[in-house]
Amino acid sequence: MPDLATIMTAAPVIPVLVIDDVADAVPLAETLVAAGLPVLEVTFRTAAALDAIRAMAKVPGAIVGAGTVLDPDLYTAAVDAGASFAVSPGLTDRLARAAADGPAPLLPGVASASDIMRARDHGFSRLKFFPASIAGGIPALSAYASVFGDLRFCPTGGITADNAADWLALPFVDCVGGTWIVPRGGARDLTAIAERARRAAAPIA
Ligand SMILES: O=C(O)C(=O)C[C@H](O)[C@H](O)COP(=O)(O)O
Repeated sequence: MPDLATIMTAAPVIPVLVIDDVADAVPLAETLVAAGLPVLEVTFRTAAALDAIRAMAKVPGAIVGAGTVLDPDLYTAAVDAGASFAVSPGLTDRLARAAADGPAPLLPGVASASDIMRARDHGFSRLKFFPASIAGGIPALSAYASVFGDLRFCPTGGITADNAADWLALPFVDCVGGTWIVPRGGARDLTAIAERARRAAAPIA
């Protein structure tokens, strides 16, 4: 299983996916991989999520993770379905222990200095900054990075095609996550998805 360093540097953007119909999963994954975004986060916000992870994990080139992993049960379900990594909006001691014992790396969410210190205590050095735009935006993350110089971040929440490059220009940011590549309800518009994905995958202008 790839480690978080590999996952977070495989592409500049991790599309955050909310999949309502499992039939959309494979065409979506194939489209995103072909457009240059191989790392995909399928959120546990719909009933289709587990089956979608199972199906997408078999798409050649795709590195499929589970998002909205709130507790050890969801972590285990994600791993059993074939997820290569897990993403959580925050961190609990139970979830940290489950990930430490499990095969798939966890990218936990942090929004404050204390969150970051707790995650560091648990041994995490790669963190999701969430919700990035309202937890203080670039000024807040820059302040945290000046104190926690050993950490790497994936800002998520409020990232868009218009501001992704600003975040990606930060030296402590490996990648960003967001739903803008595949807006909910738009999973079948593969032409538009491919276009947004290609732009997101391109090096910073
Ligand atoms: O489901 C999770 O685990 C989350 O943490 C939430 C997502 O990362 C954000 O919802 C992405 O937000 P937008 O790109 O602003 O739509």
